[in-house]
Amino acid sequence: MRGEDTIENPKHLLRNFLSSRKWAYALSLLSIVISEFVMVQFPNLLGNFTNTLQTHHLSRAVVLHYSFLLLVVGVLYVLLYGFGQLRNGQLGRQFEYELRRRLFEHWESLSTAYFRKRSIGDLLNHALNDVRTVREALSGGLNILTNALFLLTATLIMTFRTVSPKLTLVSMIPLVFLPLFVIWWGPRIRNASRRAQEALSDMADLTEESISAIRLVKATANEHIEAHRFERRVDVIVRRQMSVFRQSAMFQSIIPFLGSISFSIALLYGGYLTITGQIHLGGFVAFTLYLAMIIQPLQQMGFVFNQFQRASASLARLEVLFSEMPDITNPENPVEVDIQGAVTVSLPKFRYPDGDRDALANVSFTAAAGETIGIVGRTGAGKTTLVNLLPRIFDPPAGSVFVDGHDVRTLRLETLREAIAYVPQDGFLFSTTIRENIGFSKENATEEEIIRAAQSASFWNEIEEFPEGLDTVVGERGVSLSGGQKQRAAIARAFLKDAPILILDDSLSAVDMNTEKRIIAAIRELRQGKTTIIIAHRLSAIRHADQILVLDDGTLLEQGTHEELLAHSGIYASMVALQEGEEALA
Ligand SMILES: Nc1ncnc2c1ncn2[C@@H]1O[C@H](COP(=O)(O)OP(=O)(O)OP(=O)(O)O)[C@@H](O)[C@H]1O
Repeated sequence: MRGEDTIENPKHLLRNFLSSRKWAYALSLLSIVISEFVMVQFPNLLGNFTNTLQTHHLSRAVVLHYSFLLLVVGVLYVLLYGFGQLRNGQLGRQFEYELRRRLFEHWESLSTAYFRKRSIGDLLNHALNDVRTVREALSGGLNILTNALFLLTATLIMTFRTVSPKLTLVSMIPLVFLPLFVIWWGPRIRNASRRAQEALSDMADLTEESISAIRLVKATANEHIEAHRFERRVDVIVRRQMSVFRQSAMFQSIIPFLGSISFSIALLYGGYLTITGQIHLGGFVAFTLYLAMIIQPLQQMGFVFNQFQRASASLARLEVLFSEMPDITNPENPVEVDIQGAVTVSLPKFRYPDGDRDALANVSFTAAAGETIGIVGRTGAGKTTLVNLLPRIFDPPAGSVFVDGHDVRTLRLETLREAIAYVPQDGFLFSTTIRENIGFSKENATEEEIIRAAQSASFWNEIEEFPEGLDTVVGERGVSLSGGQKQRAAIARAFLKDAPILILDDSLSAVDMNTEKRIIAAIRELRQGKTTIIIAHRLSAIRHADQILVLDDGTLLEQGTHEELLAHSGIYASMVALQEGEEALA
């Protein structure tokens, strides 16, 4: 499983990425450095030009010479800096893609219980905003930092060597305080940024929920309530983002402020040195140009430090996500079996990880391979819970659920799940074509197989009438299909898988009686020799089962065939009487 891979930590991932691309980075950073090296010749050239002007040796040839040199400086700068920036940008995008891919793989490895704890909006915000913040720091941030650091160092060296060491050192005194500001301010920006991202997650959550529930919201004319809830969350975001902007703006302005003090000192002291003849006028001109050149990198450095602080907050948030380990994993030494489909449950009790009471207690039954089991019971009786334990969607206690005599916890997860076709209660559809939705359960399924599955699910006639047929796009989560059509698409998907065990969790609730009859007939024919578990509220769907389990409040109250249970005159018999009465009335 991917969770065992130590690389699944965004900081490791970042380190590994940087080290695997070290030459690519070296090349792009080097081209930025060379571009700046070329650029710092600019003030020096102008300084020399001024000195030549002052000594009255200016000729046409000299003017042409300097103009040409300046042009070369400009062109080289653009080419080299452009290349470095482009490469860094590309590398940053590669990292962004890699980080998102890992995040997605990591989520896929986690169990259902995890997704009950985290909301979709929050997860999306991590995948979009946090990952983007890290990428921005990695590409743009790194460009600017390299640029600024080099420009600063090169300028200092140039002024130190070509103008005056004394003047350079004195002018730099205010910049010594820079690291102190970074240390003091950094955590504040990180904190504010984390809180702003949390508020964004919150809003993404509400947006996702409101859009998913748009039919309900509109049908109940509750738009104003939703709008009000949205406004309140946006207010929180704005407040928190304002705090980030405040902190960032103050932080960013401190650095140029220190630069301005340096500038004033330089002008004052440099002017004095020029007047007293200790440096040339050309040197002084070059020095002021150099200082003008470092004001921008200083401003940029403020921006980059800021960006790094935010990226660090986002990395920390991502780290929390990645640190979540899958709680349902493969056993160390899985039993290798070719699953036939016999199911045995001997469950003293089962409680959900976050549940405060047992969802199931004392449930035991055995189904030979090829049998059909019907499960009935009131809503909340534990029917879904029971069937969820088979494919280990939730983990049953050790020694309580067996397939072909093997504890499901000892089987390889992929082997177990490949042997089970499961139509969950909501029969989830992806926002793609009907063909892909049905074909999802079998890689490289042929058109004939898909059509046959749709026919068995009594869905083919309707698909044929759609203008696009199998290529009809079903909209997000199948919005453009009716409830019954969605259910039948999900059933067709399960038929196509043709697994040794089929579980239908109340999957016929939205189809009419006649369609139900046809689907049940298809199940009886297709599933001969294969185990089928049907949860149903309408008892006609399970009447034919080899064994019917009646659950109530998490316990198994009755068990037997339809005839046996009728003869027993218990809950099942009264449920049958009730439903038959309702049907007669209808
Ligand atoms: N993931 C979960 N975490 C905690 N409790 C849960 C979870 N899923 C279900 N429950 C609880 O377990 C009990 C049984 O729920 P279950 O969904 O199995 O009932 P059901 O018989 O399938 O009901 P229905 O016919 O309405 O689908 C309920 O009390 C429910 O609140």
